[in-house]
Amino acid sequence: MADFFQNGVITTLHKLTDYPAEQLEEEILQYARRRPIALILPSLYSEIQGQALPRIIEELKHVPYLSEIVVGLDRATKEEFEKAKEFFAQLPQNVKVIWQRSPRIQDLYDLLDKNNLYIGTEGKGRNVWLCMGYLIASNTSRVFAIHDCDILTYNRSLLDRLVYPVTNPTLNFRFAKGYYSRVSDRMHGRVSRLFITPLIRSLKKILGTNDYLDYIDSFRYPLSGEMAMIRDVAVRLRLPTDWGLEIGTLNEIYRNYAKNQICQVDIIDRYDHKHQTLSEDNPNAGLAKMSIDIAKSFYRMLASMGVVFSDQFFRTIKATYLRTALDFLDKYYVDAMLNGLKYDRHSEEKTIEVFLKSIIIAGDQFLANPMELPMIPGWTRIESALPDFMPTLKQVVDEENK
Ligand SMILES: O=C(O)[C@H](O)COP(=O)(O)O
Repeated sequence: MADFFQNGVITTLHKLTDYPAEQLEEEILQYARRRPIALILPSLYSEIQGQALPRIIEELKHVPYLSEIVVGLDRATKEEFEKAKEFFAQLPQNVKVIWQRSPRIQDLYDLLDKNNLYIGTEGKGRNVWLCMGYLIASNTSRVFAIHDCDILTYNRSLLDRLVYPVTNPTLNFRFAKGYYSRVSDRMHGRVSRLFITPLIRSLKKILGTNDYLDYIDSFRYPLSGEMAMIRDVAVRLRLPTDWGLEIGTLNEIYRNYAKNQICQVDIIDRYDHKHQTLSEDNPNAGLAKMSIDIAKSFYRMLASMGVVFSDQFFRTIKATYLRTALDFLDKYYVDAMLNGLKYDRHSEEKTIEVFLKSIIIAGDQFLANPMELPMIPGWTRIESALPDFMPTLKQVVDEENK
């Protein structure tokens, strides 16, 4: 069981008891009359045939308060899209599947491109963004929740806990981020544990007191793909297209909202999902690429706040990170021993070595192209540039789901 300690500058909502899902759902059902709730599921066709998604669907069938579910279907052929619609039709809620590779959706992307509105390439960022656009255009739901489709340990109380803080109208929260323990017979979450926290602590050592670093450091699992927000937050959000999606979203929330409007919620006792390879020899794949994109999103954010970066600065970060990460490794080791978990020091150190390289690669890429802006414009800008875009998107999705 969790403790009730409040760390950091945002509100932490812990999982202190096994409060029955039905009771929380009854409450949410009342609030959802005023704030209807939508769920966005960014999904790959391959996940439909996997282990996790069929179980997620079984659980979602029993969620009583969702007014709509929007599935963003990536990397699917026409035939797979048809099968996906059949698969999701078992849900009792109002479901729409957005076929990202649909020629009509591609035409919409081309239109944005012709108007110099950068929307990036295929991937989770663009997928989530388009699903939000559809929901904004539909104008039914007031709360948007998002969770991944590869959660092997899913149960519906994850969603209940995630939406509660932003659905209860007596609370002031605009954005809730999920967190959880990532432990099986060993500790997982290599990027969060061995990269993000040591890097943030290193930047704090070098830069001193910094409000943004305190904010990011407050999140107990900054890489979680589970979040819920009020519709207006989604309308203003500029989403990154790369692996920095989760951190980029936190950056946007930092820019736009007060700390007392932001919370993190313990959503599930144990979370497991598919694991990516480290990709130690290829910085363009796996956790190596993920860590580079995340480091760049930190650098960009700090640069926007006036921090000046140079080669020397990145070398300093590298040295400080290495020491800090190795200190963390010792802490994790003792924690693992005390709890009877497996702990492979060699592979942990190897992982840190890859992340060490990422700090410099990200620095080089940042210095070579500091203006690189892998951010998709917010929906307010799309609406102002192309007033017909959202109604057309809605029409295309509705027609393709008839
Ligand atoms: O959350 C993370 O840190 C990354 O997704 C890697 O997770 P894993 O180490 O559990 O694969």
